[in-house]
Amino acid sequence: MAPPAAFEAQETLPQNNLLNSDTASHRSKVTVIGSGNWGSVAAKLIASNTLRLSTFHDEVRMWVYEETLQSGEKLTDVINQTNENVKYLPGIKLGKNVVADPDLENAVKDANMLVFVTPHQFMEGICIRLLGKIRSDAEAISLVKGMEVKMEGPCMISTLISQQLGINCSVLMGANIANEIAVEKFSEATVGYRQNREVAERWVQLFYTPYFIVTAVQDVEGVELCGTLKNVVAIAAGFVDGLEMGNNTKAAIMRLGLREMKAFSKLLFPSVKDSTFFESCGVADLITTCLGGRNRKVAEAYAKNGGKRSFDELEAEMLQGQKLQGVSTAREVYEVLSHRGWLELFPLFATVHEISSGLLPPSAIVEYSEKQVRSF
Ligand SMILES: NC(=O)C1=CN([C@@H]2O[C@H](COP(=O)(O)OP(=O)(O)OC[C@H]3O[C@@H](n4cnc5c(N)ncnc54)[C@H](O)[C@@H]3O)[C@@H](O)[C@H]2O)C=CC1
Ligand SMILES: O=C(CO)COP(=O)(O)O
Repeated sequence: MAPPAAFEAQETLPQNNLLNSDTASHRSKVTVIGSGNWGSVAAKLIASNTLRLSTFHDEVRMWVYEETLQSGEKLTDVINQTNENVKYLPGIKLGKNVVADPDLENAVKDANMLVFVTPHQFMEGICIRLLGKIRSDAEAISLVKGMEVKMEGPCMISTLISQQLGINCSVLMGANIANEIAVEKFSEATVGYRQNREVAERWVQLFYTPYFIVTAVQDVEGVELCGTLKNVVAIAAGFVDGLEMGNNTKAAIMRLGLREMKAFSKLLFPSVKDSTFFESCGVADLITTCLGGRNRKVAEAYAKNGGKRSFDELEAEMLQGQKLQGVSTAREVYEVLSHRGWLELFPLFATVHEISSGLLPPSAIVEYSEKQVRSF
């Protein structure tokens, strides 16, 4: 299916062969580090392109955090036998050129294009394990929505990857509910790159399909903070749903949330561009996650239960191994706000953490919304 012309973003890049290499030895080798719901869909998108484009090796390695299924079989073996990630993306063929590999070191050893896509809480451990194991000419891209908070302050995942592994790292974020892209429903995404436009073009080429339109912007921090912070707003949207406050209230939460996302991003990184918030990674991802994401869904259940069942318990029961990012991100953001004396500047972010950690009841989101909406 060709993309509707109206959806073609200004900066959409052509799909010609940009690497100018036709010898197998110069073809880029791609490894996907992560195999959850989005990780598996990312592998499927990439695998369709590596087969089609001569600048890439056909094979896509996918590192799998190994686990034993209820049947007693290893997840990796089942993926390689059936070409399906039966636990995290059942019913979808990944492409015969996707090879699942439970050995992290082996999975990355030949790759010069590393795609990181695991829940953010595992990234630091993964980077430590990768130290000295990757190619020196490797380029990375992070699809991970989240951040780490260190003694020195917040550290975005792309920075963690760059600093720990000594490689350049771009990001890809967007309104990308994985299950919809898995069945090839149309969506858009944004690549954030640092300096080198050619590098961005190579990533766009790797991900772009007629149903997955990728645009590149030179704003790594802006793109990554959008993807990270919208998960906190989605938790608030879930509370609103659980308390049956209606669509107008949810829209008000989304508007106030977007304003805090922008203010927080610009305080941390003055270089962040206003225009980034209007890309897929910004307002579009905020909307889709507040309507249809996992953070929203579990937060709705939390509020319905009056905060009596913990997020951990609900996550395990409702997501069966998939992970929420919004609750831990709210905690990480709260740490930054407390440390910098910014709590009063970001009442929505602060309230989300106070509710999700049990300090306030879910109904506190009602008081928060009313107070905020009246004060503007
Ligand atoms: N699922 C979605 O619709 C989207 C997800 N994302 C982001 O992509 C990132 C990855 O999410 P998903 O692929 O959806 O994962 P997921 O939440 O579906 O799955 C969890 C993954 O974590 C792995 N895991 C469990 N324990 C681990 C450990 N100790 N070390 C390493 N891995 C471990 C599991 O094997 C599984 O692959 C997150 O930051 C998420 O916010 C971004 C866009 C869309
Ligand atoms: O990031 C996402 C959509 O772009 C997915 O959000 P959830 O993790 O809330 O499902």
